[in-house]
Amino acid sequence: MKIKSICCIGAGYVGGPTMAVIAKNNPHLKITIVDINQARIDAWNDVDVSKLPIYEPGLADIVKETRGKNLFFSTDIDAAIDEAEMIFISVNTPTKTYGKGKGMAADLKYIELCARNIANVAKTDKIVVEKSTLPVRTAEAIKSILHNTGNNINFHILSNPEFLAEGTAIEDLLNPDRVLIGGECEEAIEALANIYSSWVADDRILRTNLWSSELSKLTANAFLAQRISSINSISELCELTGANVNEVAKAIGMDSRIGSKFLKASVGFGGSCFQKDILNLVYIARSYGLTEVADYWEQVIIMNDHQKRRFSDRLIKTLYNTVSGKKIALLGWAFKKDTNDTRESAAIYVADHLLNEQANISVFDPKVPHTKVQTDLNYLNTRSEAENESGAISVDSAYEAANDAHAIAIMTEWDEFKTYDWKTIYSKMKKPAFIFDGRNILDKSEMENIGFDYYSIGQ
Ligand SMILES: NC(=O)C1=CN([C@@H]2O[C@H](COP(=O)(O)OP(=O)(O)OC[C@H]3O[C@@H](n4cnc5c(N)ncnc54)[C@H](O)[C@@H]3O)[C@@H](O)[C@H]2O)C=CC1
Ligand SMILES: O=C(O)[C@H]1O[C@H](OP(=O)(O)OP(=O)(O)OC[C@H]2O[C@@H](n3ccc(=O)[nH]c3=O)[C@H](O)[C@@H]2O)[C@H](O)[C@@H](O)[C@@H]1O
Repeated sequence: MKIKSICCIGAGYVGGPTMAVIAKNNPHLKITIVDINQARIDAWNDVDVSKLPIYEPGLADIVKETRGKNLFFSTDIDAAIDEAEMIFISVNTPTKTYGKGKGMAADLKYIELCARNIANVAKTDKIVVEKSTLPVRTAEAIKSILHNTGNNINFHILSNPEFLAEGTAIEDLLNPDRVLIGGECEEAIEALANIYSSWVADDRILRTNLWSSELSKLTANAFLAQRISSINSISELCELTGANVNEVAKAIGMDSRIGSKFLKASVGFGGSCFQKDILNLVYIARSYGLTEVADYWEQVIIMNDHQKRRFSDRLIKTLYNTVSGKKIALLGWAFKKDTNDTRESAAIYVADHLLNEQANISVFDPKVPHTKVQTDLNYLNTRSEAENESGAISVDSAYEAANDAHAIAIMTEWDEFKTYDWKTIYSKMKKPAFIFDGRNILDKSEMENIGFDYYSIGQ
């Protein structure tokens, strides 16, 4: 089966970049990305590609190359479903904020809406691809909705989880470690494999059953996050014993069985997925009665929360046990460098702790819009919007943020932070001038020579 027309529901961080790369490598395919969010679709269609809703290195060039030729963005969801032979579901699957499983389970209401929409609109057979990250056995629910609502149409469900990381999405999509396709119908699996094979070697396209594919995605994120919590746990021990976490990470990472990646101690991992996917894994394990399994993975989250809290506590303690009325500059608000995404960023939680202690927060991030700082703090519901507004501001440069600040906290590992004129920054700050480097990106002795009181993670 050779697919000619694809629809992707959800024009987000996954749908946008993934479909752009598929379009680039399959000029014969017509791809329409649809979304209920008109503003987002308008931004994807903006002639000025610097206004795309997502910042990812390399993305704008690919969109420029393919948009209007074989890649289209639209809010006409029904028309795109009707036309497509293959439909990717790439909508958000956040943690539930209500009812059973609140705070743990994945909220599948958007997935279900997509399935019902497909069932209502489809007049011809469709391959439905789960691109979103989903709890194991979700395909069963999708299948049931499609088969019971559709008008005798054949639906084949595939699981094709996405492993891209933000900030390197295009690179990850162009050179994936593997592409995973789970399914029951060989013809459908091969139809999807065929699309990827235009740029991915066949030995990197893995075929499994549906449930292995769904569970592999949650497991991959759990393992990755576990490594960060593991090294972060050791960072605390380093701070008390004179060991240096960078040296420990290097020493263990050179063991080829352990490997060197994902061992950077930090203020804690953020991003929309690690926490949500592990909570979901924990919830699934508990729902099968697997208490020990659930407790084991929950510890990864507990450790991460501890690391964020520990960072702000240390800052407060070092500033003579009070930050009340003191200006603290936060450099970085995104959850990692090279993205404008702030979801679950450690910076939000650190700012929240500091605001509880009546600090005045001044944030600078090279890619995050000013308004996002308020939106993110308001979302936590810790205090009134007016209080957030008076306690935290977002400014245009690191130099402005540092002006008259008692301390700088580095929250994101943006490369430009390393190239700043730190002597000038020092001269603008209150003395003693403190740096809390939540990403270990600055050189300790260089900072101390300038005059800073420099604190990093695990040293
Ligand atoms: N962000 C990432 O780096 C990665 C995310 N994932 C997974 O991919 C999925 C999507 O994540 P993101 O792209 O980050 O989310 P996102 O929030 O950026 O995008 C999802 C989009 O779906 C749209 N949407 C929701 N319901 C809809 C409906 N019924 N019809 C049409 N559009 C609808 C929303 O308006 C939104 O624009 C999630 O399950 C996530 O866990 C997987 C790998 C990487
Ligand atoms: O399912 C997803 O959403 C994606 O989640 C992560 O990707 P992402 O969250 O975009 O970014 P990562 O590079 O994994 O970083 C996550 C967080 O961990 C932090 N991190 C990462 C690595 C490290 O060594 N130390 C560390 O603190 C980062 O700063 C960031 O806050 C996974 O890496 C992707 O494979 C996966 O597809």
